Amino acid sequence: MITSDRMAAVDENAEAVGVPRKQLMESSGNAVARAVREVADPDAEVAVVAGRGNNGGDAFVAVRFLDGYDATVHLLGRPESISTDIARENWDALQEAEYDTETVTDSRSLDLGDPDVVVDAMLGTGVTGALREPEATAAEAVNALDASVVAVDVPSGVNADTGEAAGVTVDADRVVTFHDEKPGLASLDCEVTVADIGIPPAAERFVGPGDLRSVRRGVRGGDSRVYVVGGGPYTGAPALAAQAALRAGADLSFVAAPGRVARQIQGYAEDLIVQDYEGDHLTPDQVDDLVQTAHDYDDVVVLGPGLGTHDETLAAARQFLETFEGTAVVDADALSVVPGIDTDATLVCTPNRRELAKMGGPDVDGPLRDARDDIESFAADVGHVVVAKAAEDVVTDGERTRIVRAGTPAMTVGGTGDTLAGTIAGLLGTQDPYDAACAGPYANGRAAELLDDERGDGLLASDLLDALPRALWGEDA
Ligand SMILES: NC(=O)C1=CN([C@@H]2O[C@H](COP(=O)(O)OP(=O)(O)OC[C@H]3O[C@@H](n4cnc5c(N)ncnc54)[C@H](O)[C@@H]3O)[C@@H](O)[C@H]2O)C(O)CC1
Ligand SMILES: [K+]
Repeated sequence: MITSDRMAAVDENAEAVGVPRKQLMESSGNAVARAVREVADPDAEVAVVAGRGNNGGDAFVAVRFLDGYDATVHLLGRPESISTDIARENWDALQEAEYDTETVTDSRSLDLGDPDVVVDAMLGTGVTGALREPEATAAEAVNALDASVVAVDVPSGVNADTGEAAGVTVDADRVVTFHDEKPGLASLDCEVTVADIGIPPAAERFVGPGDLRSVRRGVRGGDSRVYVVGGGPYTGAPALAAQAALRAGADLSFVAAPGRVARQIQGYAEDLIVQDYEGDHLTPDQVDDLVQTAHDYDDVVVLGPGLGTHDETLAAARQFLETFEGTAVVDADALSVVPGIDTDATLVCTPNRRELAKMGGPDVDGPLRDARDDIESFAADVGHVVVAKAAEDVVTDGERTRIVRAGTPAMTVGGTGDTLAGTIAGLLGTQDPYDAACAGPYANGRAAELLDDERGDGLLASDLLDALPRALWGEDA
């Protein structure tokens, strides 16, 4: 099963691995034509009722694969209002090659004749709300005919995710849907076939630009806060994580750090709010206050950067995770306390190979992707999202697993793990944990790629901060 959002992401990722959408549309159209051939012999009269989006585009392609049939395309709306380039190119091809087409700008002028087959290509996954005109009248006209109705992707008017409809819908006998089943089709009383349209498995296996779609659309509430609990022996790490969170969309980024280093951390960046506590490292005495603050403000926590490995600090990290009930990214030294803890928190853990092994996960020598099943089982065991970091990252929630291959060799420089933890935390303001865990390393890696020409092997983690917004929201994301 695949939702419309996921389908759109996979479609964009397919383009990134070399299979452009127009090619997918060619396959979709071909599959629709095949379904028509199964319900009617050549010579049959076929009425194609097409909308102005890619659903219509699929049907324009189908017509080219229906040699011998008496097919007429009824375009609902003006050709100028066809909303995508690929649908328009396929419409233009029908004109150039002199197929039978007509445009319907007023529903009263719709005349479908008495066809044997109707191809319903008015609306697919792009539908919002009840069918408007001329689509609503056209749906009623189709339903009144005594014809076999083949719907493209989904019967027009039906929400492919929910099966719900806000008004009239096309009564289809058959649906040809693409790539995978859609949740909303299961409850319909019609035959559903799933057509392979040539989307490479890599479009799903690797995180790609399509996985940033929901980040770009993420509705920001204006009050997303990240709370970095870090610092002590190190000061740069919490500052990098907290700044990356801002670059990834957080509204406010706080650092809770020992008094001895708090001013220094503040000195790195005026954008951060630094709260100090007594001492030179985190101890269990501080934990209740820190958890209270995180709960009061519904903060996304980053636990770990620069904390060090003092016994008291690790005890404090454990206590933090056992009392905290929100969402946290756990990185660096704090990772070692995760296995075996009893926590109500939702965690995204970001170990490198060494930390993964130390956590009791697989000890991997070669590419992490070769161990993806083991890493997935490990995530299922600990019950948290795991981002295992290497040249290629493995991201898993214990059920789903994706690979991130964005990035450059220069990213082995210190601090990129801190920017990653902060990036994920920033994204958690609008994204689910698994989605943020996939998008974070992809964006961090893309940021490095965007800087590769200027920085090469001289890349710094702090350089990534600058490029992160471009990697997340820019045109070359
Ligand atoms: N990988 C894929 O997902 C592929 C999908 N293909 C096909 O593309 C459609 C989805 O295309 P899209 O352009 O996004 O949307 P639609 O064609 O469904 O509709 C957009 C169109 O409709 C207008 N509109 C929206 N709501 C209404 C309404 N209630 N009444 C009237 N008009 C409405 C909107 O303004 C737009 O103009 C998918 O279903 C597949 O068929 C592929 O070609 C292959 C890959
Ligand atoms: K349709």
